[in-house]
Amino acid sequence: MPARRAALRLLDGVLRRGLAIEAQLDRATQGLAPSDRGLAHAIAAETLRWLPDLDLLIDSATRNRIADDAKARMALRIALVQALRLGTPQHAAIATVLPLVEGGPRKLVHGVFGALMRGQAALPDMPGLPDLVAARWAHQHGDAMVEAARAAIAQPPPIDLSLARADVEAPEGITLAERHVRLPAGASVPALDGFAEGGWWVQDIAASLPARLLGPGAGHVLDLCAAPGGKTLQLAAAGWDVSAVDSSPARLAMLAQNLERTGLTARTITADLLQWSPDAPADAVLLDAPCSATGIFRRHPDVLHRVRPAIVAETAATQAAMLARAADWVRPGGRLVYAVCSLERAEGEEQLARFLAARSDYAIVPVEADELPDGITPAPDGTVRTLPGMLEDAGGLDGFFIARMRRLG
Ligand SMILES: C[S@@+](CC[C@H](N)C(=O)[O-])C[C@H]1O[C@@H](n2cnc3c(N)ncnc32)[C@H](O)[C@@H]1O
Repeated sequence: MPARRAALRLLDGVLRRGLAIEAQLDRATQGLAPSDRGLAHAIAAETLRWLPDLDLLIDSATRNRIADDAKARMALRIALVQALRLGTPQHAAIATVLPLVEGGPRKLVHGVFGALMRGQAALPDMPGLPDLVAARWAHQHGDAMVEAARAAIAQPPPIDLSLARADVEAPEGITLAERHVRLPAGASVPALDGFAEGGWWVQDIAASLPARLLGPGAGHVLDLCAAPGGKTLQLAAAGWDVSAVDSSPARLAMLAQNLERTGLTARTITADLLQWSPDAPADAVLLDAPCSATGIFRRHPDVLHRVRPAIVAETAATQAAMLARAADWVRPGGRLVYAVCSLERAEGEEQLARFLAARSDYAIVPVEADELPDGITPAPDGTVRTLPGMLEDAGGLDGFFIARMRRLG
């Protein structure tokens, strides 16, 4: 029961207040045992993955449509997702949500759930995307990408590991790039071979590309928006002298823990990039800018429901301001990599076009096909756009946009 109440709070936060699940998790699950906390998270995330289809089922069983934000609809969504996706027995699925609603709506929830179960209600093989998201992504990337995104939501994503060196002790899996291992979904990470030794860390293969594109260490790199540090670890392992900057002390604490576990070293700086400047230009800068995060919808399905065009415009404006500052921190001849885990062109291709139009001292250093894992090809202009549908047979990857540039001079 407490887990279902927490799941309801999480869903309410996403759908009514536009909050990310991660941002509310501590508060919404306060006082819960870790297992209940995990269950609340799993129920909320799976509900968000299947929300349009759950709502279609609910609407098919009611004469008068239940309002989108009614508790009765929320309770039904939670009961249905448990019964149809999470393997909860029907009686437990309904018994645990009924206390969430009172009076007449409780009867309604009971009746609708019972009718759907008696009618052998089922979800489709692949979830539908919210209409606005499907239209936006089809417009930007085509219908095939939307279908691939639907397929990607239906499967739990695999776990990718980045290895500090080719010869570290790592669990067995498939290798799609140098110093990479892919494991099936669901592995318990701290229990895996070599976790304590710190020779590897979890990082989606798409997220590993920006640091790979800077190559082996060649001086001082500013890793901007660095926490929790996946790219910092890669850069340090590749031999760069790394200064990792982030405004979040809590996330930098995670970065410090990651450095400690892996035995890698980097300077950490807590600072707001819109205020801070380095003492001297660096040989390279990696800006992994804050973004809408729509590229990581498989693990964070809340983005499907809370990221609206206004949010994309807001994050794009922040990225433009950061990019303009970061560009002044690269020495002439040095490299700048810009990356976002977003599927929105406003944060990727269009951001880059605006930057290049304003900065005649920068040019793209085209990424070559042999710098990328098989199955990912650079765009014609030499940037990288990873999309649902790529590496599909191997379990897919996150959506990223990456541009590598050189400061002329
Ligand atoms: C995409 S995440 C970075 C992921 C990280 N590069 C990695 O590989 O693990 C974006 C980061 O930007 C940081 N951030 C957001 N606004 C910032 C600002 N104004 N100045 C510095 N860091 C900021 C956030 O705290 C967050 O850690």
